[in-house]
Amino acid sequence: MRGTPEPDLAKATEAARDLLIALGLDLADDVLAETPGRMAKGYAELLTPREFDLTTFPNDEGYDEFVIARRIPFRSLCEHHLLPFVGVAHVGYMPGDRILGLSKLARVVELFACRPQVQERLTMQIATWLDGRLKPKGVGVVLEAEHMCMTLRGVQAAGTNTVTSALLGMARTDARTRQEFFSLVAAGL
Ligand SMILES: Nc1nc2c(ncn2[C@@H]2O[C@H](COP(=O)(O)OP(=O)(O)OP(=O)(O)O)[C@@H](O)[C@H]2O)c(=O)[nH]1
Ligand SMILES: [Zn+2]
Repeated sequence: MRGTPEPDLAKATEAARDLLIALGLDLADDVLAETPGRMAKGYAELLTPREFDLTTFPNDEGYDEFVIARRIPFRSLCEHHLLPFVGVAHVGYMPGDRILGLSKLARVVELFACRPQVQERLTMQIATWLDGRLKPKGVGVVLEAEHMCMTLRGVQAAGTNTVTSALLGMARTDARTRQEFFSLVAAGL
């Protein structure tokens, strides 16, 4: 499962070199000689999710409470500045006919995080993907992240943490289920 086309590292290296020179850096200095190539590889890595198989199992026991993976670490790039935003995701669902391999909850976060993003869209894409693939009874996603474009530059509001959530199915429509999801997430904080 691949979200992005293959990057052209040679072209990206050349462009990184031009960018650094335009920013006033002296690329004749030996310490920066390899930097454009590392920048190209670094951004390519941040924009390329690892491939994975979507492994599901029949829900033979009829498990119908929440399964939640808390504190999944993630990093993405804000689409405005291409600076990182970094945090944790709490991703849960209430199974229907099938349950998902647990690691896939972290894989799907990475799938959508490895592209230019806003936190709101990233949150919704994770929830919508799980809803579409698993047809569960409910889905809940909470993301907490620090945006470097907000904490290291610009307004420089150091330590600010942004929280977003997306709820689908029963987690959205049933007040008690919604409350239970947030309680289970908060219990891990
Ligand atoms: N809603 C949303 N906004 C984001 C996200 N990441 C970054 N931003 C914001 O995108 C906005 C871009 O605003 P601009 O005014 O075009 O950019 P700017 O001049 O660099 O703004 P400042 O950051 O205020 O200096 C900023 O307010 C960022 O904080 C995100 O995930 N969601
Ligand atoms: Zn930004």
